[in-house]
Amino acid sequence: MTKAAQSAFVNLDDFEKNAYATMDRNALDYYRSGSQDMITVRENQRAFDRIIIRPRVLHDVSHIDMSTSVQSHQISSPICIAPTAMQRMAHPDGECATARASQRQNTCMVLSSWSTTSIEDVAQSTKSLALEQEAPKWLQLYIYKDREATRRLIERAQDSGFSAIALTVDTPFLGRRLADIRNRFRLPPHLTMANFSDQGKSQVGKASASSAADNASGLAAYVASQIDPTLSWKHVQWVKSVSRIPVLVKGILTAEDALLAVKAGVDGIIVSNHGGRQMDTAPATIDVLEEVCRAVAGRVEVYLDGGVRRGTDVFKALALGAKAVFLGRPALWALHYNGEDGVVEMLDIINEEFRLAMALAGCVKVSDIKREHVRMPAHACL
Ligand SMILES: Cc1cc2nc3c(=O)[nH]c(=O)nc-3n(C[C@H](O)[C@H](O)[C@H](O)COP(=O)(O)O)c2cc1C
Ligand SMILES: CC(C)CC(=O)C(=O)O
Repeated sequence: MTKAAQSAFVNLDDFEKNAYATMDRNALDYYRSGSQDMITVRENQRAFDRIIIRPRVLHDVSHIDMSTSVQSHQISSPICIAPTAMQRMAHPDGECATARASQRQNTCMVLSSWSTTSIEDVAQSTKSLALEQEAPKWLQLYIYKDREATRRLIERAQDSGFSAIALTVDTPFLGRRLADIRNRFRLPPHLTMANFSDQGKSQVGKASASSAADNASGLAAYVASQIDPTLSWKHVQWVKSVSRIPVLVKGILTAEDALLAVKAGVDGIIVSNHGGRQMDTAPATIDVLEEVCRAVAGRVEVYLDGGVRRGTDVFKALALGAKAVFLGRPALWALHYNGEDGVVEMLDIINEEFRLAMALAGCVKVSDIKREHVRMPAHACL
């Protein structure tokens, strides 16, 4: 039983506290960790706190419309779900529960290619929910050493109705996550990297005899064996050339790379530092969002993830140019708490916070949220 006796959770921290008290150590440490000293993990949230909202008053805010679109798909609010690997460690229903919750909330979910449920099963899981429209599902992709396997993933996503590919570009090697190294992280034996038949089980589950100095979490070894560190921008163009659906890049933190991404022809950019799990002391995403948006100048949609925990964080990200935000860990904590319903409850809370933030700032629709609604701190950096 992972659900706490009292279920009156009032903010996203409550889901996290519940997970800290109830989750198995191997999974909890994997989910919560950032790389090295976790400076960027902390900074992702703190940077939001330093930004001031400049509320406007005496607008009629009796009706608030939070709806928006991502890649031309209408969604009910700009709060979406980021890809996180191996969700069945959090709850037996794993990625299917997250997909169903996203469908119920009519928001976008990005499925990790390293999921513990296959692309096809996740697609199937939302079919029985009779709603007016299917909420968008995107597939997060790494470019694997095995290019044919990479191409097959794209085809499977397209065939299953996924509507975009989010290509992660910040993981040529896995960041050094100290807790996973200490724990010798292993995927529990009953789970597999479901998009790769039983290959994932054998490799991530494999006990490693090497020392902590080798970053010997089972995952780091698995990533090193699968991901191609020679990747460059020409490979982004290759993904574009084999995909019939939009291709976004996830993991951009500078204006320079944003310009290269636009030049490579991507359809969208996710400003992300991988939840502080890759380059420690990389900047908080909210601190570089404006730089990226200025460089992109409206040519493609820009999204943000990292440290979004409050409706006011969502408001700030939109004011600084994001079309939508994505939540990573909060969905895992909510999934662990109560599966599909837990994720719905978590999304309800942050959506209500966002609705209130809009109202108290004098905005009735998301396009009313403007740069003038926020004041950045003097030094928006670490
Ligand atoms: C446990 C965990 C697993 C993740 N797995 C993936 C993944 O498979 N692919 C990916 O591109 N990003 C992955 N991420 C990064 C998230 O997509 C996202 O960038 C990050 O979690 C956002 O920060 P937040 O957790 O503070 O919301 C993972 C993050 C976590 C916490
Ligand atoms: C399988 C992992 C590489 C997934 C991931 O991106 C992460 O743990 O941050």
